Amino acid sequence: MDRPVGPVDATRVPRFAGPATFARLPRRDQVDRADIAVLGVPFDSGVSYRPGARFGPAHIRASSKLLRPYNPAVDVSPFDVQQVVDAGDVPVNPFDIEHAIDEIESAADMFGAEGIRLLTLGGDHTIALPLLRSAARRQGPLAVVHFDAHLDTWDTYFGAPYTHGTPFRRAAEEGLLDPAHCLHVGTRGPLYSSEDLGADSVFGFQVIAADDFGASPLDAVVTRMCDRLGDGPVYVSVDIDVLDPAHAPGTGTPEAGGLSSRELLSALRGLAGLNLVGADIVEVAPAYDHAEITGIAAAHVAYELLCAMAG
Ligand SMILES: N=C(N)NCCCC(=O)O
Ligand SMILES: [Zn+2]
Ligand SMILES: [Zn+2]
Repeated sequence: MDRPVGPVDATRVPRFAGPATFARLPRRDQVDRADIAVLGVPFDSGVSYRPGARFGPAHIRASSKLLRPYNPAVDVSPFDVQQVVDAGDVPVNPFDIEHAIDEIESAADMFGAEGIRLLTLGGDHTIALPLLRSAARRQGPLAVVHFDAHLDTWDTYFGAPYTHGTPFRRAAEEGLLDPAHCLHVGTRGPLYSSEDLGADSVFGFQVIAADDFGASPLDAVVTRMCDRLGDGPVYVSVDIDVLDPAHAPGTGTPEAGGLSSRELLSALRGLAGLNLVGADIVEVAPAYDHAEITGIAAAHVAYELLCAMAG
């Protein structure tokens, strides 16, 4: 097999002159095969507070230009060992959430049918539901590791079942999750009621709270995470608001007391070796960002996920 086509070389073409793809990777139509596609889903009609995550994919791509091809933290060159491409954006309906969900599911199915794993850039957290549907259709019930300040297993908002606060409850109801192997990481902040956590555990989620970081050493957190996820297919969903607002101000529902970028990147490195079938990074809302702090964090999250998927 030919060697994968990697990013445009930043020592030959200045970063600010190169392509607008994620990490300056080739577009899907520029190569004849792909192992992993970075796919944008510019959808934010499911938000309960600040809008703007529809501009997340473009912002993360713009903030990814400085990534280099070798990751010394894990000794992996993610673009050498697998063909990673940028597959552009899914043109989702901003006025009809259920239609948008169907469009995202169909797009994900197209990649799945070709055996291409997805790293999806949102978009608000609503998009996780169709991505999970598509992944579960091929893989069966999924172990989900959900990095987020929020549970996102609430029932409805204003009677609406499909929102960014409800994707994992819908996924559980639809049998997409393996209830013995799901986990929230980084949860914190006020809930609606003391019953929220009880309902959440019924759907199969255990919790590693934000406060557990710092209370125990990071390797203990990683061990707990991997033990919970097990050997089956694992889907990774990263809501950027898992980070403290100091590390990710550009998001719609920020909560104080979150993870540092270093803690999150280290935890993601711990996922290498698991059977990672897909991942998303959601809730990047550039209007509230400053100096690309959130965009850069999200780009590095994406990069670590690509390295973990290479393992
Ligand atoms: N998925 C994110 N980012 N936020 C959900 C928060 C829902 C709420 O307003 O209670
Ligand atoms: Zn969140
Ligand atoms: Zn979320």
